Amino acid sequence: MNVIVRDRAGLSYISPDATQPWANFLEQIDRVTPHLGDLARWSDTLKRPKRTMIVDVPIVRDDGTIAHYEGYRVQHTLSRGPGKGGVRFHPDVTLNEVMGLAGWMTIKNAALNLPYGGAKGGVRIDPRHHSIDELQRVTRRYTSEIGNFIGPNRDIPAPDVGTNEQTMAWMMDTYSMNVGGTTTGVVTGKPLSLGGSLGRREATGRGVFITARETARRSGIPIEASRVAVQGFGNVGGTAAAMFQAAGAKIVALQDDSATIIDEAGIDVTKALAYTEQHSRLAGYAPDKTASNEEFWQIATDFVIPAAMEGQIDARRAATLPTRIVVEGANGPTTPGADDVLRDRGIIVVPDVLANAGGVTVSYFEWVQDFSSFFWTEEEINARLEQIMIGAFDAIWTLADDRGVSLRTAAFIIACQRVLAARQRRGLYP
Ligand SMILES: NC(=O)C1=CN([C@@H]2O[C@H](COP(=O)(O)OP(=O)(O)OC[C@H]3O[C@@H](n4cnc5c(N)ncnc54)[C@H](O)[C@@H]3O)[C@@H](O)[C@H]2O)C=CC1
Ligand SMILES: O=C(O)CCC(=O)C(=O)O
Repeated sequence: MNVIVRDRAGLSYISPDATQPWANFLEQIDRVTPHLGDLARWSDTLKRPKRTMIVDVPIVRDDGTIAHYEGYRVQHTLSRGPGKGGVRFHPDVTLNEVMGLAGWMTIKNAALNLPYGGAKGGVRIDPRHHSIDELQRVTRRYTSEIGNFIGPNRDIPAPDVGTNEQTMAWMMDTYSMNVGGTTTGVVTGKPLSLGGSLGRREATGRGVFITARETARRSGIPIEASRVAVQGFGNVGGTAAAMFQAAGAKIVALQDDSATIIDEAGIDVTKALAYTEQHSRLAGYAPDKTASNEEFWQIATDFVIPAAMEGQIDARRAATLPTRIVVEGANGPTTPGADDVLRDRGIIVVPDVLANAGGVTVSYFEWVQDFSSFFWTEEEINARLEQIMIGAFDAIWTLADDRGVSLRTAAFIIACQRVLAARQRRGLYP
């Protein structure tokens, strides 16, 4: 049941679970505030999303019945540019979750110095239980409902869990029909035939691998022959696993929402990807290697890549997680309490707002290409992605070293300073 609650910032919102992503985001803001100097007086800005929309998304189902779904779009900040962030289709999506995810987009975009605020959207629906026609109707209705608030200069959605290039094509088409002209720059992550960018599909997983490689280099842990566990085998986890394997690592554990596979000899990621492409889930792949959910967190590794949902590494799992480096492909997979435990144990956490920023970085490239109607080669895209990610990585790593703080706190310091300096410069009127 949905209940109206009031959080620590005194903000009311509707959620069946008042404890999760938004609360964790607020805690992260509290942790960074003492590091912000004079800008700290503006930090409440980050605790109050600028715009929060809840929309009803009704459709006629294939059997003629009428169904309603709850949709959300949260624009957390718009101080540094238009909102930017994905749209999630998942049965557990809540306003609380979308608020947290939008907050993390503010931090991520600023940490990478992309000219955006932060936003996120979602529809509380299980896409696996709907036909392609029903999903098209949901997507089009949702887009129309939030239509006045998005646009190439206002807020630019993109794919996230449960959405893909096709969803973005429908969003672009619906928005374009409503404004009376093709507007490719309203969403990113589109198909190539509609102004999409080469490299966007793989960009998030590629960025995860780039930050893992940079961390490994500085920590003296070779990726070649390292042991890796990947949770989530979709867009992000699938690409990251393939890149680790191509670099000579051994993927010893894979988990999605249907199964956990553990193989000490190494899982063949190419075969597992081909299997999930056909069956849309891991269940049934290598039945003799399946394990329980909890065993995934108990296998000894060098790298753990959470690339599924929030809150997967809590303080309890952190206390025993047998690894050396956690690279957050997912948004918000590690709770603040778990961060402390991992730090005490000397385990490096490469935070989501850096590790998974490859996706929004190539989304930025897509948006720029759409504006100029001039498209870059894949080599150009990947070279620019490397350059931006390594630049952000270096700045965050150096600050963490200088101040003796975690990589997450360092990323938040850099990002919050940029956002709040922009907020201060713009001023408040009157
Ligand atoms: N797609 C993108 O470009 C970006 C995605 N992310 C984040 O990466 C994460 C994954 O996103 P995508 O790969 O795009 O989604 P996806 O929908 O392609 O894949 C999600 C995967 O997670 C698995 N999963 C879901 N719940 C699970 C659970 N409780 N335990 C284990 N596995 C579970 C699913 O079975 C699936 O394999 C999310 O946190 C998302 O916000 C972050 C930046 C960009
Ligand atoms: O590509 C984008 O605009 C946003 C991707 C996203 O939702 C994320 O980074 O979490």
